[in-house]
Amino acid sequence: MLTPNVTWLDLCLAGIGVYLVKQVFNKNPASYPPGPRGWPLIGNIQDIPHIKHWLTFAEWGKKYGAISHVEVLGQHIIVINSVKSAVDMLDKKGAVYSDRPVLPMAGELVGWKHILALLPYGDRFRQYRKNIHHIIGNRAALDVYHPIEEIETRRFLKRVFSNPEQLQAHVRLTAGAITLRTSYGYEVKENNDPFIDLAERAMNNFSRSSAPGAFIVDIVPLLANVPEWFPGAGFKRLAREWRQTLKEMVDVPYKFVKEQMDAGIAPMSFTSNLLEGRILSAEEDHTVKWSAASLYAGGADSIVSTIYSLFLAMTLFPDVQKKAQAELDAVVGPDRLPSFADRDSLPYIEALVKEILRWNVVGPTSIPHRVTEDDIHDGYHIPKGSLVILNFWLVRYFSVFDISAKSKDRFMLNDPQTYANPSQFNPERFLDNNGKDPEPDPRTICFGFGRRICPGLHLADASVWISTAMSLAVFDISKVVEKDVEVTPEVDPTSGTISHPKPFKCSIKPRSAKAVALIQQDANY
Ligand code: HEM
Repeated sequence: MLTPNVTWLDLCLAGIGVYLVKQVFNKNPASYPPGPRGWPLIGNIQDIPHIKHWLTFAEWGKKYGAISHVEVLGQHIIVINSVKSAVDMLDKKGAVYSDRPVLPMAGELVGWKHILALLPYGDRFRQYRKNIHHIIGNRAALDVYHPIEEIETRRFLKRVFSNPEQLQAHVRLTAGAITLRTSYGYEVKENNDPFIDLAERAMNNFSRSSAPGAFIVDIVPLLANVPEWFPGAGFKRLAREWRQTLKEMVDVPYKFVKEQMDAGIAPMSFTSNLLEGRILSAEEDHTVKWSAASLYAGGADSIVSTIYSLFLAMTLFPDVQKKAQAELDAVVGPDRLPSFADRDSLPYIEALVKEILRWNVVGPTSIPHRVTEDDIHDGYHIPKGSLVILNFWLVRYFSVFDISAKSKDRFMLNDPQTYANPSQFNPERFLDNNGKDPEPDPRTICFGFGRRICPGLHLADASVWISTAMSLAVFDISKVVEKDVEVTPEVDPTSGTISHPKPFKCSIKPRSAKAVALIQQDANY
């Protein structure tokens, strides 16, 4: 997932003026999936929401069914509200449904199209995915990175302990630290880390370069060819500057790993693993370098959103926190911190992690896929070039692992037919309760489907788990009291590709003197 503030839908809408003519002259007789009625020429431009898209898309789902269609200035947009349709289209017809939209300014001119999340579908895409899958593609492969996650999470505890008011900054630094250390074996500095700084600058530039309507070249892509000196071509100079920052974000840590390897002191990492004992062609060098950078670009902000929402949930739901702590006390005890070795013995913590991922939908409308061939799906015409948007927030549940069962027409992440009282925060829904089956695991959905499924899902899952277990082992999280009044944080997730809880206040205190001692232990221990 790429940018915190900008929705992919907005981005894509920004560059579609060129389709106006097509709208008038190229009527296709086949029927599109149902959707709100549009106007001549402009289509459904007025129906497209600018905030909390997922709510409007869910309404379309209820009204029009699993697949709905709108057309904006000639751009076809398909919204999927059903897991069955997501699997049937994105997974089973993956060869046709796995491309990404073209972003003239951010992708083409600045160069973000080399990052996996924007990379066009093809051989290079497959090579990146192969690299990532090889190193962090399953739980077992990730075992070797567990010590890194544990050490970085211990450092997080220390930071929160010494300065709890800066929780959000600590979450951000820790997510960056885990991603940079996994990708490059690089250990971040506590303050003003140059790699974090570079990556944040590049990511900010990405947000700016991909902001909807910010650059004329997104509306008229042909302008990409004008020279820099051309009147009105300031965007080209900006693109050159931002391209340089992106290049540094990708090159500097890569060079760091190579130098460490030459000196024989490189710690194990995604990059050192891929480079070890190999002489790379220029193409291989490109794919290793950019797949490593794709991990930071794709992962850091998603982890931030999830861990920050853990603290929000614990502030709001003290009973859940108490149950989690009771389990930790019983299984781990007060004399050590939990580790990954405890994972199988902590079912409530496992259920809590699932509930966090369900309750805080990190990428409510995911990253659009682009259709590369005309398709007929469920009798509907899906034209080549359509953007496919998955509404994770409310998806009709039709489990990938349960395809033949009669649960076909149930709902998911926020739907009462799949999750009892979906707005209620209740980890117990995932436990075996009095013979009642646990509710479906949200991890089978929230990371996406098909060939673009999140390749960092196991790393994400591990990071969220260890942060949850360690934080609750040592901290009590509660509402702050201001002027004798408890302040209840609002649950109002931001709109954007990555949705974050709005900044909130909470009180974070060590649970006991023993907890303080555990926090203060050497983080490398
Ligand atoms: C809770 C955390 C996370 C969630 C919920 C999440 C979810 C997603 C989703 C929904 C997608 C889009 C899938 C699609 O296009 O169909 C995605 C893509 C991606 N994610 Fe994650 N993600 C998380 C963490 C991570 C982490 C930790 C990493 C890397 C270490 C990562 C790397 C990526 C990359 C590189 C892509 C682009 C894949 C492609 O276009 O082929 N994500 N993620």
